[in-house]
Amino acid sequence: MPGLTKSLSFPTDVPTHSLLVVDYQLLKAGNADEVAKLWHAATHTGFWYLFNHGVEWEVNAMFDLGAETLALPLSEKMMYEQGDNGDSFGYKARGTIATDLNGTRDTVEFLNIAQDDALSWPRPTHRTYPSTVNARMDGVVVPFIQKSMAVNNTLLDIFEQLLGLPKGAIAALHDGGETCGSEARVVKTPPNQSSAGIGAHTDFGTLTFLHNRLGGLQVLPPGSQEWQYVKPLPGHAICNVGDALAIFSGGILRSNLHRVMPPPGQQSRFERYSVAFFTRPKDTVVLRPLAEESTSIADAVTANPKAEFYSGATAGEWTARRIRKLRLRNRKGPETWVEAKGTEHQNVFAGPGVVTASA
Ligand SMILES: O=C(O)CCC(=O)C(=O)O
Ligand SMILES: [Fe+2]
Repeated sequence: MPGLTKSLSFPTDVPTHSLLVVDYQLLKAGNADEVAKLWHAATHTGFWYLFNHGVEWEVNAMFDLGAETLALPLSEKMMYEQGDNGDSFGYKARGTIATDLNGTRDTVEFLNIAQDDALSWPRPTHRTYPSTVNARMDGVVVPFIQKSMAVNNTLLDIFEQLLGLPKGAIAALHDGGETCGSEARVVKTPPNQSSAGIGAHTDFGTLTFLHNRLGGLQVLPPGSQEWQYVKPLPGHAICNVGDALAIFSGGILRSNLHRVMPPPGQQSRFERYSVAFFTRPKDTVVLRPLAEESTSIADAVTANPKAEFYSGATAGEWTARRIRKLRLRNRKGPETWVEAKGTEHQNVFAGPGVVTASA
């Protein structure tokens, strides 16, 4: 299937950022060197590769499910559109969100499936999905989500310990019979695009477990003025810290800016798909540093207090605001783009990639 091709090589002449490579099985076994590598990645770039994660079959099946679903007629997909109220779950049509300060339209479409809906299937918690999703809920979506949850929760347990938090402190923000924003996503970029698929952003939630086959994902490394591609490596997930975890940790863990551009070189002639799982806190959890529970977080906040640590927003409100303000139908002017910002807020006028998606 085009776009899902593995043979088209990633060009060697584009700026590329090399991420640390972390072995999930070694992490699970408590290997100290591997844990140190994860910590270094999460506190510096906020991005790393993760291999040996054991979700390969489910990831491939999600690529197939996404291709099949996003090939449905637009009229059918639009029955599941997420709308303009800040809801994340459902279908997002191409051209509905801004990618920059000027309001340039995005080029991607995607489908978000709520963790809550998968786990309560066949009873919907939030909403319903296209027939192609329903048909593979038991065989593909639920196993993908359950295994992705296990991977992210393993990483969160490690962060919890290294942040000096009491056992269960992070799990308590995510589990326990209440709704949450966690979701699976499949993104499709059409071939031969010249503008951003998804503009510069930080992820809204806790941790992202992403799977790429073609290039297109770019990061703005800390302190750099140059956007750099992240090269997809077979079998390797790309993981990153989101805003919620950056805030919980008082900025010790980094939620880094990234964006989706057309795939580099010859790869741009192909349709591009990506598959992601986003862990997000329970909707009612207030996003704030867990300073009373950890002296290292308290010290970090004292040394570097940031306004976005104290927005008072719950996780549900934080995500809804960011989505709502990106939707072009809600746009009033450049300020609406600024209002959509997350933890990169402080640099919103200074960051090279924030004011223009083609920077
Ligand atoms: O498609 C990708 O590689 C990344 C997508 C992304 O950053 C997102 O959906 O938040
Ligand atoms: Fe993202």
